[in-house]
Amino acid sequence: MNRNWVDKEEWCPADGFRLEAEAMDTVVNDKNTLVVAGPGAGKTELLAQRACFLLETNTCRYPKKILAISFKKDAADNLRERVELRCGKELSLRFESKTYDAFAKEIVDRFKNSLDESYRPLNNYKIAETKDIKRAFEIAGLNFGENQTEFNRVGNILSANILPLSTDCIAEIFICTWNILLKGSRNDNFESSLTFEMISRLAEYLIRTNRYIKKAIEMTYSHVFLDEFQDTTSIQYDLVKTCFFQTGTIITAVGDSKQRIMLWAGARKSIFSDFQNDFLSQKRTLMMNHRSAPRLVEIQKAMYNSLNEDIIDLKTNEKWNQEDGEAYLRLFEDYIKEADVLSEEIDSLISTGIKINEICIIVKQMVDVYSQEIIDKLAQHNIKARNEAVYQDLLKEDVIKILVSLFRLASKDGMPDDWDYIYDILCELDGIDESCNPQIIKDFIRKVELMINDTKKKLNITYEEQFSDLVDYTIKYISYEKFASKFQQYKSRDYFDNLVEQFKRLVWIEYDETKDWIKAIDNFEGKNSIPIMTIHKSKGLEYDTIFFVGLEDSAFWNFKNQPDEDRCTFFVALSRAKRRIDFTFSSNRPTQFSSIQKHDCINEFYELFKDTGIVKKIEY
Ligand SMILES: Nc1ncnc2c1ncn2[C@@H]1O[C@H](COP(=O)(O)OP(=O)(O)OP(=O)(O)O)[C@@H](O)[C@H]1O
Repeated sequence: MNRNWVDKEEWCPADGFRLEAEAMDTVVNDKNTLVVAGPGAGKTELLAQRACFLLETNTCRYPKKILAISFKKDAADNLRERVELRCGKELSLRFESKTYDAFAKEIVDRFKNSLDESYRPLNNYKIAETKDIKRAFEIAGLNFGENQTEFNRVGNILSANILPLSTDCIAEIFICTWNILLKGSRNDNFESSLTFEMISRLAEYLIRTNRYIKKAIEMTYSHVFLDEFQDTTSIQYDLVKTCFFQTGTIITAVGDSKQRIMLWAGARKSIFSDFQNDFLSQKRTLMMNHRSAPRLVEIQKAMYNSLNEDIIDLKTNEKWNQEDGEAYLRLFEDYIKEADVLSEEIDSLISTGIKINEICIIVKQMVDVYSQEIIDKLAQHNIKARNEAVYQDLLKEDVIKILVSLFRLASKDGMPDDWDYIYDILCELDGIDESCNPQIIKDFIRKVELMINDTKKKLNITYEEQFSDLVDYTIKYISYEKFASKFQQYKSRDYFDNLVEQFKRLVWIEYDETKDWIKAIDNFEGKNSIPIMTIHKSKGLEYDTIFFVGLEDSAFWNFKNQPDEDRCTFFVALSRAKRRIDFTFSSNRPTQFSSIQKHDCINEFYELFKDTGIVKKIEY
């Protein structure tokens, strides 16, 4: 590659970002590093800047690549987009950002023929759903009936061991179930179905037993990033360790033990020390909180003790004044009054210029129970709020992003970002690149323009069925097969069709209401509504103002059994706010447990508020 690489000594962070000393050292050094830092410290930004450094200075030597592994697709996409923004499209082609699941699946799909026959998945295996796992156990001779708790307990054992399985370490029934899932059972009309945990175990086994594949991975990736490292499970860590232990690949892991909220899903408690010992990594601690205003950071700091963390002298970003940051605890007799007050507060925030999607309503769980009344009251103020559960994952899907951009282009002229995106992605799907004959590229652009113009003409419609046909037309134009060959997850036609159906239904609802395609698409994307979500879904996100609804015992119903995890969960919610956070309590709220609410079990949060002297208590 002919390129002028930047001198290492001359490199400075992209886009004018200033990094604290420990962050800068992590960006430029070439040692295995564990970065431990609190919320808003800029862990994700640090990874993006490190990618720029490695690529721009050719420290990640061409043609080697950087592999970034995240838990969720949106986190992986965000990081990829940030790197592209910081160091441009060309260099970021050597930055691969994917989820653990995708990484493991790609290894298995590519190299499965090297597995011995007994562990070789069938070519057409599908991703197992809960019902498939239950059914496989049933065929093996274990029926759970309605006992979900027992199924969860037993199900967790299925992939707890590395392969090959033997009766010395695991009961026969699990080996039998593995085999049924792996190979299917023709007699029982059961298709081969693998869980991602099984796929990860297979990938690990493959690499452990085939040094050529291990070498190929090492040769491909000179650097690896591990995001949200505190939530890594043992299965994921085993895979990472087998791939990169005692290789030349350098790992940068970033995480925060105070945000460890996935223990229930198998996060490995000892992950930080295991990594430090196994990879002889150095540890770096960051002292900044770039996100939150100083007074909110004071409240976060007050929690360090109960989170078993040493109190550190956190610094805030210089954009804030020391007196910035507001926090309220609002106590209500009932949830109707709560909804009245919150809708008025939100209305007044918007009237002061805060953007609607800079406000977020967070609940511990069961979004509808805690927020329906507020949604109704907000509607009376002409403010939309919606449960993001349906939308959050849907909007991150590639097929949905493509449809959104196509329909926006068809609805309005001059949308350069959408055009760039559609052009790039359709080129990729069609195998067109700059090496193609210019006439082919010209014809291709013309074809895309015609399709968009055609869609534009057909947008004058009255019935849902017509819209459905139009969406089908665009999918047909691109062709399902191209989607399926580019995006692993769309190999399942049912999965793909289901996404498209959701797009049709949800966009049509918005169009039916607004009779304006641009508004309909914007609404579908959530640009004009307040997002409502659980704490778990809010991880990694940030908003100007957070309304945490229902700081009550029944929301934290398992606090007695898992106080540490629930404290971390509470801390995640607390640390999403940039400038303001409001907590509410309502003595009366019909939940699945009771309508009388208390805060005896979680009273330590109330004590914490009192001790800081920052949280203003208001009784209604
Ligand atoms: N060096 C910096 N200077 C100014 N702003 C920064 C810097 N690093 C990050 N930020 C900003 O601070 C906010 C938090 O950054 P980021 O999301 O990277 O933090 P994080 O440590 O990953 O947070 P969390 O663990 O809470 O999800 C973002 O708005 C980001 O743009």
